[in-house]
Amino acid sequence: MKFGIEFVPNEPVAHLSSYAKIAENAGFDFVWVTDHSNNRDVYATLAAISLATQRIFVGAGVTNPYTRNPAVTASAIATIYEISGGRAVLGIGPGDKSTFETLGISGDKPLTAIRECVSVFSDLFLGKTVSFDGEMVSLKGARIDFAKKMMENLPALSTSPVAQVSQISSVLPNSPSSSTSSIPVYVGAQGPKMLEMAGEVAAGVLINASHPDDFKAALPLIENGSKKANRNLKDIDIAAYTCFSMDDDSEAAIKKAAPVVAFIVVGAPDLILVRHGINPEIKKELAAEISKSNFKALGGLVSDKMIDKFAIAGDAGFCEKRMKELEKSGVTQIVVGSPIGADKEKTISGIGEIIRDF
Ligand SMILES: C[C@H](OP(=O)(O)OC[C@@H](O)[C@@H](O)[C@@H](O)Cn1c2nc(=O)[nH]c(=O)c-2cc2ccc(O)cc21)C(=O)N[C@@H](CCC(=O)N[C@@H](CCC(=O)O)C(=O)O)C(=O)O
Repeated sequence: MKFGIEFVPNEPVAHLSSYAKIAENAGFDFVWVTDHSNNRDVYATLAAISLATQRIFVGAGVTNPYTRNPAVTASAIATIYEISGGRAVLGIGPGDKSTFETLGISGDKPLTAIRECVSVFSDLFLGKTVSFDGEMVSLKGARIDFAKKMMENLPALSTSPVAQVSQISSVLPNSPSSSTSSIPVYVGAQGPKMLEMAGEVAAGVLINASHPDDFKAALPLIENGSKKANRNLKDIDIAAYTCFSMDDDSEAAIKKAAPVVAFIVVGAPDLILVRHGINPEIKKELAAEISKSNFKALGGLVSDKMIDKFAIAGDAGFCEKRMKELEKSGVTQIVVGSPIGADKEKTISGIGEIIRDF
């Protein structure tokens, strides 16, 4: 089992760098930084975290195919690859519709957009000249000039004491992009078609879910996709991108998780709510309170059932039990997502105790 941790850059980057160092020392394998235009820039944050750490992988978790041209995204993550000494990974997903509205971006044809982006990344990472005339992506001889030489000379360029270029293959042994000349691409997905496509094209899938039932439903879809590309499910890192809230006082952990669960419920496809026996109608009420920034009211609208289905929230014993259930359901990476805990530094070290027992 691998362990990741998610940081939302809505607090100073210096704080996130220090949390990342604590997570690295606690035994986490990945740091994922979210990408929303209303927060601090994902790549600047990853650069700072790269310089503050030596071993942990650093990744965009997740960017999208609309706010940056794929060649711009490739240049950004290849730069993080260089700064981190070969520890960069790239997560890409359809993006957040509500944030896109503020940018005047429609976010159309997400499956096509992501498939086309992923199809050009590997050649761009190798420094090749790429032309692509797709429905959602158009490149006419794009090239990341520094990529080829950088990949070849990484040990000399690396900022971390030991360039772990081959490190990615130690955690993703079978993924097509675990070679030293590329950067593993993960897809952030929840919907059935996105999950299937991720199985076909990605080194890993980051699934915004915390309950074993969601992975029991997701794995066959991912496997279908992997078969289309003559791959095997074990070639794919199945990451549970959880809403995680741990506290000695379980009630306090649940209270802290409620607003995050409200956002997840509002963004979740109806089929996922129905799977968990939750009436999709509740989305309207929650969305209304969110639009008024009435976050206090959210707690009252978020039921225990929603907390149970969309979060891992409780004391260390409960959290460890739920993480073991996720492992049994076929998850290969558990990402500890927001809110994490009231005292992040103490909670990250506390989760390290659980990781040690896995
Ligand atoms: C688009 C959507 O896909 P989805 O997988 O449910 O996407 C929901 C979220 O995963 C998506 O909003 C992510 O970007 C959210 N997200 C983040 N979103 C962000 O904006 N920033 C983040 O940092 C972020 C992190 C993150 C981490 C993990 C994760 O799983 C998701 C995360 C969907 O509706 N999919 C359906 C339908 C797809 C569809 O639109 N099909 C059409 C169009 C086909 C075409 O595209 O060509 C058709 O079939 O005709 C499906 O998969 O079946």
